[in-house]
Amino acid sequence: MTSSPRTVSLKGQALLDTPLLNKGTAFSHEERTAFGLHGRLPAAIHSLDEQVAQAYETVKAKPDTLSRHIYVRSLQDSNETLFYALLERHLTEMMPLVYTPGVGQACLEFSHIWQRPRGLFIAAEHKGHIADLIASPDYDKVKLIIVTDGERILGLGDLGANGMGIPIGKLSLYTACAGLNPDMMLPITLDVGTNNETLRNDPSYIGSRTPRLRGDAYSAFVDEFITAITARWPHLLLHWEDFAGLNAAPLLARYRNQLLSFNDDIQGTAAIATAAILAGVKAKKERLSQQTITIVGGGSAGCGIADQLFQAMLAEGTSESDARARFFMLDRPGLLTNDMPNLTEGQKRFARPEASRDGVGRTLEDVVTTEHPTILIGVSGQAGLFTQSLMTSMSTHCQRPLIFPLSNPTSHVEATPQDILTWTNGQAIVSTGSPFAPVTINGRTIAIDQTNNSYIFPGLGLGALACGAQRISDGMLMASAQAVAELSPLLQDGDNLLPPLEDSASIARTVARAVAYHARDEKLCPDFTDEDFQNALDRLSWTPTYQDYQPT
Ligand SMILES: NC(=O)c1ccc[n+]([C@@H]2O[C@H](COP(=O)([O-])OP(=O)(O)OC[C@H]3O[C@@H](n4cnc5c(N)ncnc54)[C@H](O)[C@@H]3O)[C@@H](O)[C@H]2O)c1
Ligand SMILES: O=C(O)C[C@H](O)C(=O)O
Ligand SMILES: [Mn+2]
Repeated sequence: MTSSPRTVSLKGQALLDTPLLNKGTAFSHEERTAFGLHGRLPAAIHSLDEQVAQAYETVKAKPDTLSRHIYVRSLQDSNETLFYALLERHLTEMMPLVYTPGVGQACLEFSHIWQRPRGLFIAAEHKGHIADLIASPDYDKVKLIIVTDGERILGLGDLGANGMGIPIGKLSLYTACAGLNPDMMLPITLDVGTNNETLRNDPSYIGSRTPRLRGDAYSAFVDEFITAITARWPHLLLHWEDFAGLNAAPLLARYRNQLLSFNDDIQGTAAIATAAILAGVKAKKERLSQQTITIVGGGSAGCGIADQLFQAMLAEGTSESDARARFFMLDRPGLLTNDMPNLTEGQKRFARPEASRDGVGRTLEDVVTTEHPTILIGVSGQAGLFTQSLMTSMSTHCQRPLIFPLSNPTSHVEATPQDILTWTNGQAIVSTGSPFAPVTINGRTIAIDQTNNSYIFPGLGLGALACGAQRISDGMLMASAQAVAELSPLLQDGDNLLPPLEDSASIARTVARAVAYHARDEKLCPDFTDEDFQNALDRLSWTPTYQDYQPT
């Protein structure tokens, strides 16, 4: 309990129904009297610790991930202090429920498990009125929005309005990992229809049953959304999430210089992949520019990762042409070559100069056996692409290959760590996007690192908001990657590429500092002193503890 009581105007049921104020059975006798809660609550008075212990027991007693997810989400919708206290005290166990992979299952079932509204669904039919939807004083404190249009939810494809689970889950990590106050966050789904026929034919589906808006109609809708939110909240941070490849990079390019915003699938993913790779390469006492990098899946994540690794090679002093030559990017047609039609802008930057065979490029097997990559990254969303023969080939040509099947959720991973380590006889340094159990190989037990953008975005957001950045630059993202790379246990004789998730709070602070100080160097924010920065962090921060309340 803090010393100065908080003044609260709500009373009775309205207070119990406000998740950021509700304490459930933790309201004291005096508070029950002052706020008209006697009788509305059972007699017992519990501490937060007791509530967390009870909630933890309840989670553990649930039979499966989906029911656990539903339970913890119901805590979030009834008592956010308790929800975050549970998350922070049991982060490693709770993250796979509120985030990947549990959130993937929740999105698949979102319409069926939907109970209580959270965030905003801005539908195509709201065109012309988006400003009205956000005008309410309920939204006065908003500083951070995650927006999706639900078209590429993890590797699960077009889930329409069901994709709302993702902004809700990711925002909860801004609090659980970076300590940002949840009262400033708003999850938004742009419900522009869905091309998922199964959803459109499901009577329970909560979204619009129209085909997706495309082309000019889509652009005009997003444009109205951006105009409305920048007018309402001029200092907002907008986090783009899980847009399909055809929209993700163009939207980022269109808006990144108009407002403080980043695309997590492109930029957050690139930063954590770069961090893990820089750490792995340094631990091998090699240079990034000596590596041969194969990326399978030339979409948002694949192109983002290639761009950032390319920048990191230039920073080592390598020429542009030498750096480009280190990359082999594959997509559905095989190895991407610049004679292929319909390459995206991101793919064109990494397409190889050789000729394809009538638009068909070399296979992944061919690239691995002839080019001898030292790093293999899977961001294709396709389970099973990394086969036994491919893995054996990787470890034949490289003593310690970095093999990163980063596709989410677990069911879409290119190969499991157990298989990769078995097939490479323990030689590979494996890292996945989803959480996996440790693997024992040759008598050695290896914890599997999670190269997931959740190492980056909480601290990136905290740092950008704390320094009042106007934009998120490539330099700020590189600073975040370097900051995480420097925390690598592998560089201090540990076994892992990345620090443990339990260290999320200090990782987020380290990333925030690196990002903000880089923004200051680039003059992308007002000048600040160390003390100013610390004060700004404190103003944004929140801890899940109960304050005493007094009525107005
Ligand atoms: N670990 C992380 O932090 C992280 C971050 C972002 C994305 N991801 C995962 O990466 C995957 C891709 O995400 P994205 O945003 O890049 O999606 P995307 O749709 O933009 O890109 C996926 C690309 O893979 C290609 N592809 C599909 N099948 C292929 C095949 N058989 N061979 C080669 N390429 C193939 C597609 O054509 C597409 O270009 C998803 O599963 C997502 O969950 C992980
Ligand atoms: O959501 C995640 O776990 C990471 C990433 O943003 C993804 O889309 O897979
Ligand atoms: Mn994502």
